[in-house]
Amino acid sequence: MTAHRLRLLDQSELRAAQDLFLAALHRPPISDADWTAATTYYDNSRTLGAFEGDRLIGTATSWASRLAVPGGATVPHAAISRVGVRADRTRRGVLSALLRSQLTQLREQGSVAATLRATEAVIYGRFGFGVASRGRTLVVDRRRSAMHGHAPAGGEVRLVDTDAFTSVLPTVFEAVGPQRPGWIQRWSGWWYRLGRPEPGETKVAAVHTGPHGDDGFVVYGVRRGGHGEKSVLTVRDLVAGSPQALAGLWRFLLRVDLVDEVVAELRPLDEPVDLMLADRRAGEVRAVHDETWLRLLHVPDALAARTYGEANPVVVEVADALLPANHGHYRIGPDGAEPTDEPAQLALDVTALAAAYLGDVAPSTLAAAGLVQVADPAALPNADRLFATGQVPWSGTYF
Ligand SMILES: CC(=O)SCCNC(=O)CCNC(=O)[C@H](O)C(C)(C)COP(=O)(O)OP(=O)(O)OC[C@H]1O[C@@H](n2cnc3c(N)ncnc32)[C@H](O)[C@@H]1OP(=O)(O)O
Repeated sequence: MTAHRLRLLDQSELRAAQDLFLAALHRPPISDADWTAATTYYDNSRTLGAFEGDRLIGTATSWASRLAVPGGATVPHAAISRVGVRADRTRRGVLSALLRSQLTQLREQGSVAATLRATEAVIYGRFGFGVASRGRTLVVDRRRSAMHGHAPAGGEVRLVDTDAFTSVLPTVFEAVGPQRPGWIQRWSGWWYRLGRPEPGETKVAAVHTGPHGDDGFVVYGVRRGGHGEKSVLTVRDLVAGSPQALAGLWRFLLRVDLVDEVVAELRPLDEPVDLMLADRRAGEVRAVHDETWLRLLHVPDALAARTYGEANPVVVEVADALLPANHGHYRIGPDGAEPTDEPAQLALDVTALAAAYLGDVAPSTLAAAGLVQVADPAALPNADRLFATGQVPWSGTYF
C-alpha cells in the first residue's frame, strides 16, 4: 500500500486527470483544441483523484445515467470510466481505494447500479462487477452481401451533416428508447465523442426514416486499403427502433462504394443481420466480447426493480464484501423480490448476481461454473425461470 489520500477534483485539475488516464492507456496528452471540447466529457463533481503529496497518481470518474432492467423499468445508474493509475504507482492499492470510495458514494447518492467497459477482464471482478452483457463482431463481405427477398424493406436513409451528432442523433436515440435490458441513457459529452474522427477515417452519419418518422441511425467510417489491401467500413454506432430500420440501415451500409468489408463490433448476440443475407456465409461472426460490466450498488432496489418469470419463489443469499449493506437473503418470485429471514436455497456473490441480473447467464449455468452454491437443487430450475427474460441483454453504448 502507498500513502495516498482521495478527494474530488476541481475544474482546474481535470485536464491532469485526463492526461493521467491517457498515459495509463499509453496515449499522448490531450491537445489544447481537444481539451476545450473534451471538458464536456467530465462532470467535475464526480471525478475522483488519488494524491501522493500534491501529485495526482490515480483517477476515476462517472456520469449520471439510467440503466434499463428486465421488464422495461430504468434505474439510476453511474457510468464509470477514465480509470487510471500512474505506471510508477500501480499495485499499491490506489485503484482499490478509488473504487471503494467511488462505489460507496454512488450508492449513498442513490445510484442503484454502476457499469463500465473494462480494458482487462481481471481488474473489476474483485470489486463486485460481473459481465452482464456481451456483443459479437460481425464481418460482412460486401460483394456477396445481397439481402434475400424476405428481409424487411421500406423506409429511407439519408446522410446527415456533422451537426447531427449532437442534435438529430440524440433525438432519434431518445425516441427509439430502451429496446433491451442493458440499455443505458447517454450523456451530452458522449455524443461529442461520437462525432470525433478516428485516426485516418472520416465519420459519416445516416438516419433511417420509417412510417412514423426517424427510427434509427448509423455512424461509420471507411479506411481505404492500399494496393492489395481491403477497404473496410467500420460501424461505430447503430441504433434501430425496428427490424425495418435495422434492415434499411444495413442495406445502405452494404451499398457504400469502394468498400470490401463491413465490420460491426459489440453488436447484440441475436441481431439478425446475417439472417437477412441471401448468402449466409457472407456474414461471419468473428468474436464475442464482454460488453457491460455491471456492479449492483443497491441490491434490494435492483432486485425489486426488475420483473421475473413464472416459477416457484426461491430464497437466495447474496454476499457483498465491499458493500456489506447488500449482504442478505432475498426471496425472489414472480411478484417481485424482497429481503427475508428464510433460509437460503442458493447462495452467490454480487459478481455472479450481476451476470444473471440482466438475463445474460442462467443461474444453473453459473452453478455449473461453481459461481452459485446450491443448498436446494430444486431451487435451481425455478431460479432459471425467474431470471429468464426472453431477450438478449445489450447496451450498445461504449464509453
Ligand atoms: C472503466 C475503465 O476506465 S477501464 C480502464 C482501466 N485502466 C487501465 O487499464 C489503464 C492501465 N492500468 C492502470 O491504470 C492500473 O493498472 C489499474 C487502474 C488497472 C489498476 O490500478 P492499481 O492501483 O494497480 O490497482 P490495485 O493496486 O488497487 O489492485 C488491486 C488488485 O487488483 C489486481 N490488479 C489490478 N489491476 C490488475 C491488472 N491489470 N492485472 C492483474 N491484476 C490487477 C492487483 O494485483 C491487486 O490484487 P491484490 O489485491 O490481490 O493484491
